[in-house]
Order: sequence, then C-alpha cells, then structure tokens
Amino acid sequence: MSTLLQIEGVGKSFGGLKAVQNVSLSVTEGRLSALIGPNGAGKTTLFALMSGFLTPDTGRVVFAGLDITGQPPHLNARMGLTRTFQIVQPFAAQTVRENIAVGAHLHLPRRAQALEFAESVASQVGLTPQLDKLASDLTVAGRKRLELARALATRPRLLLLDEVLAGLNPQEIAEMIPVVQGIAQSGVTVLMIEHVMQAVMSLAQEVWVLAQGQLIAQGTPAEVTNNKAVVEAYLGHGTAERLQKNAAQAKTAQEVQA
Ligand SMILES: Nc1ncnc2c1ncn2[C@@H]1O[C@H](COP(=O)(O)OP(=O)(O)OP(=O)(O)O)[C@@H](O)[C@H]1O
Repeated sequence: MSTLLQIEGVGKSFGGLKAVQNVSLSVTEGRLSALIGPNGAGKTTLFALMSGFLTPDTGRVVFAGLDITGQPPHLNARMGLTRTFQIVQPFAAQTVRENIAVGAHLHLPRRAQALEFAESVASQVGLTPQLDKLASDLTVAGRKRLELARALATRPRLLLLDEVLAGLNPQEIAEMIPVVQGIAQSGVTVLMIEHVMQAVMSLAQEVWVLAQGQLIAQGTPAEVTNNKAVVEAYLGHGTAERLQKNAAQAKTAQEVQA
C-alpha cells in the first residue's frame, strides 16, 4: 500500500511554546488511523499543519507525492485533503441540504448538481430525514454528522476528523462508529483525532501518540495502550511502575491466601 500523506520533521511554536516538535509520520492510503494524546499534546495543531490552516516553522508536508507545505486549505481540499473541526460551526440559517452543498461546490459549480450530490452524502451519514431542517435545529449529534457530511461532500481522498465523537453520549457514540467505518470502507483514507478509546480500539488500524508536541509511540491500538511511555503521558510519571508494583502485590496476596 502506498503513502498518501507524509510529514517530515514538522514543527510549530506559538511564542515560546513548542506545540509540535519534529514530528514525522506517514499515512497509508486506504487505512483508518488515529492520533491520540493528552489534552494540549498538539494534535489539533498537527492537523492544522497537515491541512494548510497553519504553516510549519520546520519540516514539510507531502500529499499524494507533492510538497504542499504552506499551501492554503482550499487548494489542499481541491487535491483531496479535507479536515473537520472539533467545534462545529454550520451555516445556522441554512438547511442541512444547503450546508452540505457548500462542500460539494468545490467540484460541482452548478447549484442544482451540488444540492443533488448533497442528498447522496446525507444518506451516507444518516442525515436524510433532516435534509430540509435548518442546521440550527440539529442536536449536537446531528451537527457532528453535518460536519462529516460537509467534509465528505468535497470528495476527499484523505479525511482528517477532529474529535467527531466529542460531546456525544454513549448511545450516540455507538451509532456514529459505524458511520466512520462506512466512510473508510467507501475508500476514503481516514486519520482521526480521538479521545474516546472505545472508538480508537474498534476502528483504528494504526495509532500515533503525541505528548507535549512530540511523537512518543506508534503501533496498533493494543500496542500503544500497553506502551509504558503512553501510560505515563496520560497518567503521570512513575505510573507504569506503580501499576506493576500493585499487580505484583495483589498476586503475592492471592498466593498467600491460597
Ligand atoms: N493559536 C495558538 N496560539 C497559542 N497557543 C496555541 C495556539 N493553538 C494551540 N496552542 C497551544 O498549543 C498547545 C497544543 O494545542 P493543541 O490544541 O494542538 O492540543 P490538542 O492535543 O489538540 O489538545 P486537546 O486534546 O485539548 O484538543 C496547547 O498548549 C495550546 O494551548
């Protein structure tokens, strides 16, 4: 399988804060991967660097074999690289259909065609019954689906999903997971930022872990969740030893009792 997106030595600082430091990774075409890490690790900044919303201070971004470092987001979207946002901001006074059509206009200049294409995208994310509703009347889960639909309407090759499950209740999360899976199965390469580990474990084929702006682990979901550096990044220094010591003490206590 080929590499669709490659970032090499990418870094970005805000004043004295190194939000992303020397990060390199390759996203394989056709895969569903995840980027995880504690709050403030630099995940959203990395998405912004990949998609052109920010220009890196160091390093380069290569998409489909072309250097796109510093290229603005609308040109990246035209090439097939689209992102969603953690905070969803649809055009509130427009219908769901019209909102989705905005994304479709990237490749369909005629309004009637864009509106028709919006319908097929809506069905992909389960928004067909809401097509004529105003975006402002959608629930949080509906807005999340709309954000997905707007991005899908641009016909991405690579879709960067920034916490599409944030703010959803357990049932809504369970309903959204197959939607994301369906998008990947339709041939779109997906990289998602996600805090909901249940989703990462069930969806991701490959996971990267960021902490304090640096990549600290990479592997399958099972590999990264068993990685000592990852456990410590989430739970604090010394946690891995403490957990090991507690498990050993519990085992000894069981043996003494037996
Ligand atoms: N535009 C900005 N100006 C200044 N500091 C910023 C800016 N954007 C992000 N930061 C800082 O950079 C660091 C990384 O932020 P970022 O939002 O990328 O982290 P994150 O991993 O996406 O966090 P979360 O999981 O909480 O969304 C944080 O310390 C944040 O406060």
